[in-house]
Amino acid sequence: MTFDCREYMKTRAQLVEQALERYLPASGQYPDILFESMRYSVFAGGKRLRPILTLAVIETLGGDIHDGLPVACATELIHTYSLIHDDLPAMDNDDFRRGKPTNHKIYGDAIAILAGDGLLTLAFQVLAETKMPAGGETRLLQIIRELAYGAGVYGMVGGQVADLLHEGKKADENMLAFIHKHKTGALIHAAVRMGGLFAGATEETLSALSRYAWRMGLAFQIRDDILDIVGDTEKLGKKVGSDLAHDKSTYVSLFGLSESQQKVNQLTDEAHEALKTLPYDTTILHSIADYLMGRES
Ligand SMILES: CC(C)=CCC/C(C)=C/COP(=O)(O)OP(=O)(O)O
Ligand SMILES: C=C(C)CCOP(=O)(O)OP(=O)(O)O
Repeated sequence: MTFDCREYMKTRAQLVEQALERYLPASGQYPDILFESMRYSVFAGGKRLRPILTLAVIETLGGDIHDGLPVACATELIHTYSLIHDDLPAMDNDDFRRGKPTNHKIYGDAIAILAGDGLLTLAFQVLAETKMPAGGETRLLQIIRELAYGAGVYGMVGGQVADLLHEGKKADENMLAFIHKHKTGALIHAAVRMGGLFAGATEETLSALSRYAWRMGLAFQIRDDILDIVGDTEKLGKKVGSDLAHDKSTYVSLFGLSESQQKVNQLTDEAHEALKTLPYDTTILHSIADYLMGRES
């Protein structure tokens, strides 16, 4: 029987959803607006790609996905914070995300900033409370470092700043690769490696997972640039044409649609190649790469 990637992603997203429900503070406590605003964006309906990747790696390496849920959800909390902040008037000034008005449109800029701060901090709290597999307790520190590195100034935050610095300016291919790898790739890279670390991967396995993840991260953002031109607002849950409106350099603006998709396909082939070096059945990770290459949302 062939592997049904859509079904796999759906069931894993449900697991993630239930776990996030446990980790997010309930509304109905003071200051309620903060918890309501955090929950509003987390439960607005993202794809849950990053936690699914973490769980897929854990499963591939023979680990327990239920125990790994805190590690998986930490990146989703950080990703959601980054979207809230990215949508603010001081950044992309977007008013539609995950099929709903953006956080600041409902709660105002100040609460949106603080809800993002709350999610970022909660991610590390959830991680610090992870019950690691017996004998693997010391790896938790490596997992925490991996997330801090991918989400912070050497990763996502640095990439976002480079992105902002190039609004209205033409970035060349190298700069664009820097922006995409940091802004988007670094958190995807962290999600994959955190799964590996949780499941006790060897250095060799971690380095193959890194090669896979970097390519997936870059391909994911290039596909995002393509969808910003040819995508459907309803399916995407966010307005298309945002890159053009902000005069952002993207792969599409540099190379056109068809060459950009070729680049996505080439990166996906390279991600598949990286998996071949692993001594595991990598069907799930292989299929997720295929699915993302042609995603519509
Ligand atoms: C520290 C911060 C705020 C990081 C934001 C990182 C990020 C990947 C934003 C979305 O990118 P995008 O603007 O290309 O995507 P979208 O089209 O979804 O807005
Ligand atoms: C990094 C980018 C391109 C922002 C959107 O990420 P996703 O496409 O993963 O957004 P959600 O499904 O989580 O909303």
